Amino acid sequence: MEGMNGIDLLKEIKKKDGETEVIIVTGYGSIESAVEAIKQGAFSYFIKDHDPEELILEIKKVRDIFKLKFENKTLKEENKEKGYLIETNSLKFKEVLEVAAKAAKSDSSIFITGESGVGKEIIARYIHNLSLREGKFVPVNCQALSENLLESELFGHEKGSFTGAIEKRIGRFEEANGGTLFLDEIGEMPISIQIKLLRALDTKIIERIGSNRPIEVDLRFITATNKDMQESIKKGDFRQDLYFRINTIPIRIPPLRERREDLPMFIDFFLNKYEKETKKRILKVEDEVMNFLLSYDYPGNIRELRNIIERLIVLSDDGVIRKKYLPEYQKNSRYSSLTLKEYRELVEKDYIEKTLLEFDLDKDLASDFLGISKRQLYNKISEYDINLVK
Ligand SMILES: Nc1ncnc2c1ncn2[C@@H]1O[C@H](COP(=O)(O)OP(=O)(O)OP(=O)(O)O)[C@@H](O)[C@H]1O
Repeated sequence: MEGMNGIDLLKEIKKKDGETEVIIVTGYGSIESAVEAIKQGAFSYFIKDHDPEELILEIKKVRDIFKLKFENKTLKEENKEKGYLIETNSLKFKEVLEVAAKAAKSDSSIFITGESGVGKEIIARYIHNLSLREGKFVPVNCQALSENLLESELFGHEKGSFTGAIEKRIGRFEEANGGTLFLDEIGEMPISIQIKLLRALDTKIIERIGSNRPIEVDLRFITATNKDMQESIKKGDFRQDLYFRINTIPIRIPPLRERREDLPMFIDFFLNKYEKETKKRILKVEDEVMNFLLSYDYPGNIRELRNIIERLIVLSDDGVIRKKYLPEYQKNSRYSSLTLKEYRELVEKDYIEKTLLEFDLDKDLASDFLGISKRQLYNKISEYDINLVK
């Protein structure tokens, strides 16, 4: 080459576009120059008199990596469009994403733990999307249904199998065939269903209620809980054998207060989301509000952050997010150390303020809405020292 050597050219290319991969092809190889090329960011190094097949293999590798990178990027963008943010600056959460990505490629059962609102279902969906399983992602909340309903929800039933079974019903196991079944709040599952679930996990066969016909299912199981399972097992509320079966790959999602690095990104994300949804334009967030958002402990995790921002945007009317719209009990981030009475008062004060704001400080409408007399409302306003101005 004239004017520039290969290494310099490599540096120039990398400077212009860091994503371009470079394979150095050279007539004479020395270990030092190979090491230097790799140090400067070359993908690999090929010596001209080696078998050209090697070079083709290297090019294929680059192609595969690009494909993967592209898939990952589109997946992240798709998630964003759907309203999820799967990016992170936190080492702890990076680890979660790495384990999730590796686990996605297997069919092993995954057990997600973490406080309420940390995004357990969102990670479960992320794993399903990465798994490229062709079937659906089917979520079931084991707490929301009574024992009988949950059983028929999961396994389905034949017409007439019990009073109320007017029609045949396909259960969630069958619906998720070929895909992922996500059982949320698994710690709340009644023992009788735990036994059936264990059998289904072991045999990959289910039967609808009221039928003996075995139905084969091909499923990936993801389960989640915010309960202490060791405690439930000790108390006899959860079967240990089932616990071992579902816990092949455990993933613990850290609470938001353990990944504060991500707060600015999430705040930005939800501000954008609710600006779009409410068609409001936010021009300014008061410093005190931003300081609060960045320092609060979020016992309700991402769900709580989302709700706070939604509320702030709904209540703001001139493009400014003001401190007065922050709820009292959230201003006090140590509210978990309050007595029940103190907590009740804070929540009551907050609710009265919110209602007054929603009715433009009209006390007739607000007291009607709250179901108290206007006089009682005035008493509360003075008791709680509520000073709202239009
Ligand atoms: N990564 C995220 N991006 C955007 N929103 C999120 C994210 N994680 C959580 N949320 C918000 O928080 C809410 C709660 O998330 P999710 O239902 O996944 O939590 P969970 O851990 O399963 O909670 P629970 O234990 O109460 O069921 C979601 O509906 C969503 O609005």
